Amino acid sequence: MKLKFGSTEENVVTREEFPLEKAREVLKDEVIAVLGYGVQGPGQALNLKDNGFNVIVGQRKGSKTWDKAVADGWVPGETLFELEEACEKGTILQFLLSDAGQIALWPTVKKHLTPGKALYFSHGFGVTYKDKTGIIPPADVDVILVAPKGSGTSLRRMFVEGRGLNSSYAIYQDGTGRAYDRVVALGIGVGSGYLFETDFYREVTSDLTGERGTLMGAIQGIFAAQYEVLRSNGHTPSEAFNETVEELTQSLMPLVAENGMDWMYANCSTTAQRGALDWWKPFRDATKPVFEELYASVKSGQEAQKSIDSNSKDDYRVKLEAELKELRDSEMWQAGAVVRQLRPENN
Ligand SMILES: NC(=O)c1ccc[n+]([C@@H]2O[C@H](COP(=O)([O-])OP(=O)(O)OC[C@H]3O[C@@H](n4cnc5c(N)ncnc54)[C@H](O)[C@@H]3O)[C@@H](O)[C@H]2O)c1
Ligand SMILES: CC(C)(O)[C@@H](O)C(=O)O
Ligand SMILES: [Mg+2]
Ligand SMILES: [Mg+2]
Repeated sequence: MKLKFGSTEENVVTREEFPLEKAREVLKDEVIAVLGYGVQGPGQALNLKDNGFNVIVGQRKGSKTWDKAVADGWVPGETLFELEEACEKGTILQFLLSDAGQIALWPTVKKHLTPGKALYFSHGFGVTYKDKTGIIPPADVDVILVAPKGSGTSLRRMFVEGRGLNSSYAIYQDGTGRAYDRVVALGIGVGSGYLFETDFYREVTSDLTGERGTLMGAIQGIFAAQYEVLRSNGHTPSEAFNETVEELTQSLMPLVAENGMDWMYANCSTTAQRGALDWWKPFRDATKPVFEELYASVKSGQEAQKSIDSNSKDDYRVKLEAELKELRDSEMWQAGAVVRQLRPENN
C-alpha cells in the first residue's frame, strides 16, 4: 500500500496484504539455503524455520559457527551442510556471509545459480559495488534483498518476544517473474511486519551512512566527547557515565521510541527543555560537515573499499577484536559495566 511519510508517499507492504499463510504458499516448493551463520544467518534461519519454511544452513565445517548451528538445532547432513552442498540444494540462496566473505564464495555460489533460482542479500553491497566484488549474477535468476533494520540478534529476540523487526526490500533483477512474491514472502518469513520499498543502491548507501553515523559511529563519538569533558571537570566516572549513556538508554530513548523526540522533551523539566531546545541546533551545525564527509566517502565507494580490504585479511577477526577491546577497556565502558550491574532489576 501507499503510505504518506510527511508529504512523501512510499510503497510499504504489510502483513495484512501479504499474510504468513500466503508467504508459506508462495515458498512451499522452495529450499531456502541460508549461507553463513554469523549474526544475520541465525536470526533469519531460525525465524524462517519457526514460521514453517523449508530451511537449510550452509556453513564451513569445523568453524565455531558450525558448532553454534548444531547447538541451535540444525542437523548435519539433514539441515546443515558445507557451503557448496547448501548452494547445490537450495533454490533460494540467502547470501549471509560477511560482505567481504561473499567475494571469496561468489564463484561457488555462481556455479550453483541455475536458471530459476533466487539470490537473496540482506545488504545492497555485493551487487552495487560489483566492480570491487565481482558479484555479477546470471540473468535468469532473481536477485532480491530483504534488509532487516537492526542486528540479527534483535531480529531473533524480537521474533521470540512475538514482536518482529521491519525490513526494507528491493528487487535488483526479476529473472523468473516471481521476484516480487519471493522477496515479500521472505521478508514476512524472517519476521518483518512491514516491508519498506527501496533499491540496492539506496539501501547500501543509507545503511553504510547510518551505521557509521548516528547508529554506531557518531553516537560513540558524542558519548566519548561529553564523558571526557565531564571527567576533565572533576565529575566521577559513575556520574559522567550516568549523565552520558545510562539515562539515555534506560530512561529517555524508550520514550523517544514510543512517541518521538518532542514527547521525550515534554516529559523532562522545563529547565531541560529550554536547554535542549537551545543546544540541538549548535550540535547539528557542528556535526553536519562530518556527516557530509561521511556520505561523500560512502558515495565514492571508499567506505566499501576500506571494508573489503580490511575484512578480507586472514586475521580480520583478531584485529577487530583488538579494537573492540580498546573500547571495552576505556574508562567510560568500564564504568558502564559497573553501572549496568547496579540496575535495580539486576538485584
Ligand atoms: N550483522 C547484522 O545484524 C546485519 C544487519 C543487517 C544486514 N546485515 C548484512 O547481512 C550479511 C551478513 O552479515 P553478518 O553480520 O551476519 O555476517 P558475519 O560477519 O557475522 O559473517 C557471517 C558468516 O560468514 C562467514 N564467513 C566470513 N568470511 C568467509 C569466507 N571467506 N568463507 C566462508 N565463510 C565466511 C563467517 O564465518 C560467518 O559465519 C551482510 O551482507 C551484512 O551487511 C547484517
Ligand atoms: C545492524 C546494522 C548496523 O543496522 C547493520 O547495518 C549491520 O551492518 O550490522
Ligand atoms: Mg550494515
Ligand atoms: Mg543496517
